[in-house]
Parts: sequence; C-alpha cells; structure tokens
Amino acid sequence: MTNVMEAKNVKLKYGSFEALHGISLAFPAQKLTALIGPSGCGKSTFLRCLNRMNDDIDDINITGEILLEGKDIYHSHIDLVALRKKVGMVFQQPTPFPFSVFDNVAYGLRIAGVKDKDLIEQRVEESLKQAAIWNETKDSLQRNALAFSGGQQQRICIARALAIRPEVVLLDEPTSALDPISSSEIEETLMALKQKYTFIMVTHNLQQASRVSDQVAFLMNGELIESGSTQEMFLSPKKEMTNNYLNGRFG
Ligand SMILES: Nc1ncnc2c1ncn2[C@@H]1O[C@H](COP(=O)(O)OP(=O)(O)OP(=O)(O)O)[C@@H](O)[C@H]1O
Repeated sequence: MTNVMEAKNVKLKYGSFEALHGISLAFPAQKLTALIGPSGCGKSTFLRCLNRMNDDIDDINITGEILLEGKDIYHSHIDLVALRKKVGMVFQQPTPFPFSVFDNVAYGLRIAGVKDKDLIEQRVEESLKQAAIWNETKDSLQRNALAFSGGQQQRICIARALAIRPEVVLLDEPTSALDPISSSEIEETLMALKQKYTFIMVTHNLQQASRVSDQVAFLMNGELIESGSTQEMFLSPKKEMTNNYLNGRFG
C-alpha cells in the first residue's frame, strides 16, 4: 500500500510545553485515517502540522519530518502555497467566504492563477457534484454561500477544498457542528470520495470513526498510543489503554 504522507518522530512545543512527543504515523493513499483520543491529547495540533497551519503561532517549535510524496514539507525550500494546494483542509465550523457558491468553490483555482473560465466552470460543477451538493446549488450558484444551511455550507467547503484537486484532505471534526442528518450526508460523501482522495480526519465520534475510517490512530497526552486498521483497533486493540478508551472507560 502506498503512503501519501508520513510523519516521522514529530515533536511540537508551544513555548516550553511539549504537546506532541514524537509521533510517527503513515497515511495510506485513498484511505481515511481517523485521529481519535481524549480532549487535549494533541489531535488538532498534529493535524495542523500536516499542512503547516501551526507555522504562524508564536513561540512554536516543531521537529521531526513530515513527508509528502517522499519530500519533507518542513524543508526550507517548500512553497507553502503549493503545499496547501496538495493538502487541503476542512474545519469544524463551516467556513464559507461571504460570497457566492460559485466564487467560493472557484477561489482556490483563481488564487492558483487559473484564468480559463470554462475550466473554472467545469471544476466548480465537478467539485460540487463530488461533495454531493450540486443538486441543491446548481440553480443558485450566485447565491451567497452563507445563505445555505450549516450542513450545506460544510459540503460547499468540501467542494472548495476538492476544487484544487488536492492529494490529501485534512478534516478537523467536520461534522461536530452539524445535525445528525447533515453529519450522515457528509459521512456518505467522504466514503464515496475515498477512491479519489486521501483523508485524515480528527473526530470525537467513535461510531463515526468506525463507520468511515480505514485506519485509526489513538493519541493520548501527545503520544501515539496505537494505530492500525479500523477493524483491528475496534475489535482487538493491542494496548489496554486503547481498549479502555474505545469502551468509554475514560475520555
Ligand atoms: N496555540 C496554543 N498555544 C499553547 N498551547 C496550545 C495551543 N493549542 C493547543 N495547545 C495545547 O496543546 C494541547 C493539545 O491541544 P489540541 O487542541 O491539539 O488537542 P485536541 O486533542 O485536538 O483537543 P480537542 O479534542 O479538545 O480539540 C492542549 O494541552 C492544548 O491546551
């Protein structure tokens, strides 16, 4: 199985506080990896390392390597704009920009300098279809994205992330702000898209992790306790701590 990304001994300090103690984890292509663990264990911190979203935080220190297609994304020659084209992100709260659906989805392409109107139109349509929001938006592409429901906004954000054809999509609790129906629509969308993209998702929802992921990584206190296939992790975890967490004994 090919790994699209691989973290090697990633340590991160906020000032003198070490939030990640040396995480090593590989992300197989066209699979969904779920990062799980109790609140404050470092899931979001680790996820944000994967497209260098932490870079702007004052007094942060990151060591180790994160390889994307074999190259360290923390190497000084890496172009951040190019990196974020390859590694897109969807956040917990839907974050459409306050302009039309069309302009939201076209945003990344325009930033990347794409001028061909036909190509942009084609990509917008394709991406909205992939994110399963085309039927609800096709007659109102010029409507402000903020006028849609939370679940629809989140699918517009997924379409926006997909429009630039990333290798990897990072998702930070993408359904936790949504109602159950919208959440299950997003889950179905992710399952359908796994053939094309590699997803890495932070989730608090263990049932969600068991439904949609192929690989699970369990973090606690900034350490990777255990990772493995979803089936193995849920049915026969190797570590007692993982078993206790998955069985609701703490969290
Ligand atoms: N910008 C920051 N400055 C200092 N400490 C931070 C910062 N961001 C996170 N932390 C600390 O790092 C640790 C890990 O936080 P992080 O948000 O990554 O955890 P998490 O597992 O995603 O939590 P949750 O599930 O509650 O979102 C916590 O102790 C948190 O307080």
